Amino acid sequence: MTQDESATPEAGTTAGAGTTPDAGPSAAAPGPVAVVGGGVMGATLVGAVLAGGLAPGDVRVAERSAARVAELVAAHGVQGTADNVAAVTDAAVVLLAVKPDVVAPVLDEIAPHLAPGALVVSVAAGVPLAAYESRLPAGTPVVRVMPNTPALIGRGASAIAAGTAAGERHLALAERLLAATGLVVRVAEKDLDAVTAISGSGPAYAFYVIDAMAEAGVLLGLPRDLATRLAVATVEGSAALVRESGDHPVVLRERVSSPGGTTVAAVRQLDVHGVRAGVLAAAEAARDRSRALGAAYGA
Ligand SMILES: NC(=O)C1=CN([C@@H]2O[C@H](COP(=O)(O)OP(=O)(O)OC[C@H]3O[C@@H](n4cnc5c(N)ncnc54)[C@H](OP(=O)(O)O)[C@@H]3O)[C@@H](O)[C@H]2O)C=CC1
Ligand SMILES: O=C(O)[C@@H]1CCC=N1
Repeated sequence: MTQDESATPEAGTTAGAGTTPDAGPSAAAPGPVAVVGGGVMGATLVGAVLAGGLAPGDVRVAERSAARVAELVAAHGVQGTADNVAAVTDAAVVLLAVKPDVVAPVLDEIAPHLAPGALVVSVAAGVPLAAYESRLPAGTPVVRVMPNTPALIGRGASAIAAGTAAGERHLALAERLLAATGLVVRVAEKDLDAVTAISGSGPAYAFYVIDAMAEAGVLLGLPRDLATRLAVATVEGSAALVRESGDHPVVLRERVSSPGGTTVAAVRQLDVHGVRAGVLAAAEAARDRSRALGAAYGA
C-alpha cells in the first residue's frame, strides 16, 4: 500500500514484531502503525501519532471511502488504503477507530493477518476487551482507549485499560502513541463506561454550555461573535483556574458570587432549572448507552 493504495516495501520492516509470543513493538521504536477507520477519531489518531514523532511512512490509514483515504493522505502524507488487510499486515500496532458495531466484522477480517505480537488498540465505546480477545489470535495484546475530540489540538483526555495479554510495555506504547493528544490516564476496564460519560462525551456538554452562554449573550443584546468569544474565553479561563489553583470548583464559584450580587442570582436560576441534575442525568444516560454498546458484545 503506497500513498495511492498498493503494498509498500516498508510494510515488511516492522520493528519489534517477531515470531515468539513475547515479540512485539516497543515504546521506543513502535514500527509501522495502522489506523483502521479514518473518521473523526481515526484522523485525530493519525495526527497524534505523527505529532508524537512517528514518520509519515510508518503510518497507514485504512478507510472504506476512497475519497476520505485521499483526503487523509493529502492532509498528513501518510499511506492510505481501502483495504484493511493490507494496512494491518506487518503493522506493529493496529489502532481501531471504527464504530462499535463494526468492530466485530473488522476483527474477523484482520485477525488472520496480524503480525505476531502486534498490539491492537481500540477507541470503540463500550466494546469489552474480551470481545477483542475472543476474535483475535490467543495472546494478542489489546488496549482499550477512551479519548475525546480535544485530542485534535493536544488538549484531550484519554483513559486506557489493558487486556489480559497486555503488559506494562504495551500500556507504555499506547501512552507513547497517545502522548500528543494530551492527558492519558490508566483505569480499570470497569471504569471505562463512566470515563466515556465524563471525558469521552464530555466535550459535547462543554460545547452545549458554550453555545448556550453565547445564545444568552445574543438574547441580552450582544453581537453573536462577541458573545461567543466571551463565552469561550470564560469557560477556557475557568477550567484553567480550577487546574492551576487546585481549589475546589465550589470555592471558586463562591469567589465569583458577591453577596447580594449578580452571580448568586444567576446560579439560583441554574438550580431552579435543574442544570446540575441535568448534567448528572446526562452522564448516567451516556454510561448506560456505553453499557448497551457493550451488551451487544455480551458484556
Ligand atoms: N468522536 C468521538 O468524540 C469519539 C469517538 N470514539 C470512538 O471512535 C470510534 C469512531 O468514531 P468516530 O470517529 O466518531 O466515527 P466516524 O463515523 O467519524 O468514523 C468511523 C469511520 O470508520 C469507517 N469505517 C466504517 N466501516 C469500516 C470498515 N469496515 N473498515 C474501515 N473503516 C470503516 C467509516 O467510514 P464510512 O463513513 O464510510 O462508514 C468512518 O470513516 C467509535 O467506536 C467511537 O465510539 C471514542 C471517543 C470519542
Ligand atoms: O458518542 C459516542 O458514542 C462517542 C464515544 C464518546 C464520544 N463519542
